[in-house]
Amino acid sequence: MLPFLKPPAFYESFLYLALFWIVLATSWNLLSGYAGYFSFGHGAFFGAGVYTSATLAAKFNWPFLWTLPVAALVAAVIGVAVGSVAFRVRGVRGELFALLTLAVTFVLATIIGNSPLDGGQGVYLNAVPVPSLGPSATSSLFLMMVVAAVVTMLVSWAVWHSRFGAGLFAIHDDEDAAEVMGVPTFRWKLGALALSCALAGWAGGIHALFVSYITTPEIFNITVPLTVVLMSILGGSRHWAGPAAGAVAITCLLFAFTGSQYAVMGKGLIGAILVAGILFMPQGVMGKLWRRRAVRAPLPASPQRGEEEVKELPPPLGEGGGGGSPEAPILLTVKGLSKSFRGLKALNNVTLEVRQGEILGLLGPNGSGKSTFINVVSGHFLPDGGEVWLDGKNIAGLPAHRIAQAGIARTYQIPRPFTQMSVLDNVAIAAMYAGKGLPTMEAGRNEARQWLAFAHLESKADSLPGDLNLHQRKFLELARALASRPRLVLLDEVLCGLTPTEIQSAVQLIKRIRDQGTTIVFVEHVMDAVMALTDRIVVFDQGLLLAEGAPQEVMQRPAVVEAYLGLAHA
Ligand SMILES: Nc1ncnc2c1ncn2[C@@H]1O[C@H](COP(=O)(O)OP(=O)(O)OP(=O)(O)O)[C@@H](O)[C@H]1O
Repeated sequence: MLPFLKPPAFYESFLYLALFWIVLATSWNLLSGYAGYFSFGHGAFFGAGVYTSATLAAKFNWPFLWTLPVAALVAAVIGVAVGSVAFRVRGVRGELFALLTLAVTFVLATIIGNSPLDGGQGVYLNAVPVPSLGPSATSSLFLMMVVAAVVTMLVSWAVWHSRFGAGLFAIHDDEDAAEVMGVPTFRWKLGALALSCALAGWAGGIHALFVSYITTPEIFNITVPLTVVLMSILGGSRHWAGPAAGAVAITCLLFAFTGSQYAVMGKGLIGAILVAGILFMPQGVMGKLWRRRAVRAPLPASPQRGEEEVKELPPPLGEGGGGGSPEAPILLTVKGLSKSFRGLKALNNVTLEVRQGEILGLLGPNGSGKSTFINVVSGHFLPDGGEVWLDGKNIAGLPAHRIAQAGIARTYQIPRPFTQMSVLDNVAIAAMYAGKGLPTMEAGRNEARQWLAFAHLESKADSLPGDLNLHQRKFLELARALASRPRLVLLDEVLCGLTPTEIQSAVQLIKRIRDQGTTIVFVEHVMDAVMALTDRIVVFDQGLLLAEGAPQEVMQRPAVVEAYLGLAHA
């Protein structure tokens, strides 16, 4: 309303700048804060918007407002083009991604600077009429940026609260585990990048008219990415409003000091405030406030249930039946599966079947290929050869999230929770993305509560995984694996590191999982548990399937004894 109350052009310009930085910092945060892909390329996407609007308005005489959606589109297309290459390469994460995006800024600046778009002369927009949205030109520019900032904040809020946002946070904490939980990581990162670029491009378009003369060194410089990074970190990059808070704080600080006679001292003071903020509040202002509120007011509706109630939970998972009987139908068929690491055959032409409802023990000495089997079947590693049939479909080589959606869940030998998400949300991710998948956060959390109760972790729903002991973290892995109601669960040494009492309770839990109708492949070294739980075992040695059959009988075969204890004992 400011422009209509008085003609305060000064405040309009100042607030314009605050809003401008809110859009840039908040849009940057959609990919870099939420999904943890630090980009130094925001200047490129913003710059693409600046030059698109400037060219269309100044050289092709388009009405200015029409240029803005095109500016957003061009920036998004450039972002998607960069992302579809960068996100395909596993190694391009962290600092490599930051450097790659920075390089894009310089490449784009060079191309534009040497093309007719700029030609090294810059582009003047003095002759472009400012759309008359308010009583003056500055007020119209201010109002355009108000709209962009409101939309950007709404997008940030909506993503933060959505299933999509939860998927991005999971990618941030552990991308490989997120993919295995069913999150389509490639598409999600690309979606976040496209949104982020479109919003930056939109702001760039408006800014072209605001500055009215643009040059490539001014637009494509390191200031934009550095400033948005600082703003987001100071405000809190894991909160939807964090970057906006940082943008307002830094714009006010810059304004308060640069105009006065203490300008140099002021800049030093801003630097000191930033250093102190980052040192003492690494999660940012909003991150700190939000966490404190979350601790004071736990997530809603986590009723305490007793043992009796837990026993009724939850509804059946899989087809059940069979219970490991030889007549039970085959659920999974593995044919000639192979995987090598630099010449070392970790899996060598393995062929086996898993029957519906059984607990199949997967045994073998250290390094025999058990974890590799789980990693290949769950899609964590691509196989070198062979087939994995589930429901008449060969799933070998499919992306891990497609395998999770097909009904195969797994745990990790060393638990890999999403460290900055609550225990409840850790489980909700699997409920929302793996198996059939639930459409909303609320449905995911409701389902997750059942599985936390099943694993006796309900009272820990609001904690962070770092607050759990090893035993509880292993049970969290189980709850996550079950929350998607999988048809087959691959358990990788869930008992490793537990005390005898904890092993007892884990064994009971695994029995209850099977009673729910889920088929289990159980990798374990704890022999008592293997004998107590498994219907059948297979033994691996040096990547080869050595033996297969009833547990007692197989463990007495000389070849198996030799593999475990050496020739002298066979
Ligand atoms: N990512 C990897 N890169 C290189 N080599 C690997 C990788 N993963 C496994 N290996 C190698 O493959 C072989 C099989 O390893 P794997 O972890 O599957 O064995 P395991 O039977 O699960 O052993 P353990 O019981 O100790 O967990 C080992 O020689 C291991 O060093």
